[in-house]
Amino acid sequence: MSAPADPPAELLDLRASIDNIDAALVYLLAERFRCTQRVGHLKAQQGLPPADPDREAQQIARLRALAESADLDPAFAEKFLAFVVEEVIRHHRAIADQEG
Ligand SMILES: C=C(O[C@@H]1C=C(C(=O)O)C=C[C@H]1O)C(=O)O
Repeated sequence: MSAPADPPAELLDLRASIDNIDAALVYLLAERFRCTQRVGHLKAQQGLPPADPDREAQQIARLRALAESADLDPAFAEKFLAFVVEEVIRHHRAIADQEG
């Protein structure tokens, strides 16, 4: 079934909010990666490993609790964090290879 030619006003309104939220997520992620890139350089300088499983365990516990209180599926919150952190660690390994 294709999308209607003239979508209802409520759908358009909701989609406008979704677009704003997606834009905010992109800016928030960009800012997070700006921080994690700096962490990657600090770790390479100090000879610290790219991944920190203890820190990740704390973040998972915190985000799962926040998700529950926000009525968001905690399993989804954990998967999302893992997806982002995996990319961060990939960047940290690349920085360590270049600078270490
Ligand atoms: C950013 C760090 O490096 C890695 C990435 C993390 C993250 O993206 O939050 C957390 C822990 C580390 O595995 C860090 O150690 O703080």
